[in-house]
Amino acid sequence: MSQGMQPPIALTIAGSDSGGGAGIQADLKTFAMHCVHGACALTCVTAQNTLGVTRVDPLAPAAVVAQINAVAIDLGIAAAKTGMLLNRDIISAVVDRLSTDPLPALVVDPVMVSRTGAQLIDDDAVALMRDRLLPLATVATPNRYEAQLLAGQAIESLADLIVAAKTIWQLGPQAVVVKGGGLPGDLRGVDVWFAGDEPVVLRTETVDTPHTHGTGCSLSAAIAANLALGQAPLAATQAAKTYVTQALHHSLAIGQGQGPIGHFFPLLNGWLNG
Ligand SMILES: Nc1ncnc2c1ncn2[C@@H]1O[C@H](COP(=O)(O)OP(=O)(O)OP(=O)(O)O)[C@@H](O)[C@H]1O
Ligand SMILES: Cc1ncc(COP(=O)(O)O)c(N)n1
Repeated sequence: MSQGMQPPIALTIAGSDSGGGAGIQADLKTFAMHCVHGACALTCVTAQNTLGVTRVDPLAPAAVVAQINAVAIDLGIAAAKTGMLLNRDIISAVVDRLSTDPLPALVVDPVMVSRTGAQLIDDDAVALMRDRLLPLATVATPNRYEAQLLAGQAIESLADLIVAAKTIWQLGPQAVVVKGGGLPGDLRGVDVWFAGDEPVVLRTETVDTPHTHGTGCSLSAAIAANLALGQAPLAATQAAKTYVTQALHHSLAIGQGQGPIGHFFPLLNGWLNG
């Protein structure tokens, strides 16, 4: 971006991860690395580190909506993403807000189960997420476990990813990417895109690292950033996948558990190091 040009603005509606690896923290880093100005509407505060989540405190639904409104009326949002929405009341308030006055592009990361197995949503909120939020999505990005819940099937193979993507697309999003990070072996780097036409297999190399915390949040944030920059949804998703693969190659071996992916890679050989 040349000097004087203003960046597009992307909004994340998500939870805080005190460890800085996922949630709002991953989203804002991802936006910044795309030269997109990041705004945020916080939904909840998790006490979390590389070992897992120990406590979650929700914000009042009205506080979440007030943050969205504050950004929307002043800054102008080019694209948004939703992450951890936690409970029925917050999902319902966000859906009402986004249905009344839609944003130009919306990535729905239906955060329900993290790859560490932590449940990140109340049981009775899953149906609301499926029935009311997913249909608003330009792109929806369930992981293996979320896709199993949404599609009502087991996912063990590439063929299963394709069937699940088609089933979830029937729920109403314009496009769906089922992420294969939770699958074993070489399928870890394989996602399936479906937008009603031919399914597209998105394949990058599998990065062999235990430090994968934040991949899902960062993928959906990078898709939102690329949409804000004007890319079409499939191109935005392909570029986002490349971003996450690079960040996995530079992941951080910090903490005692699953460290976060590294967002600094675009800077490593740039001006910071001369
Ligand atoms: N080891 C890996 N090598 C290459 N790509 C990977 C690997 N793990 C995950 N990915 C990619 O990262 C993105 C996020 O997928 P993943 O299934 O990990 O989401 P998630 O479960 O929501 O993330 P998280 O682990 O943060 O909860 C996808 O594009 C997936 O293909
Ligand atoms: C606050 C928060 N939001 C989302 C996730 C899941 O993130 P991911 O799927 O990237 O591990 C998380 N662990 N914490």
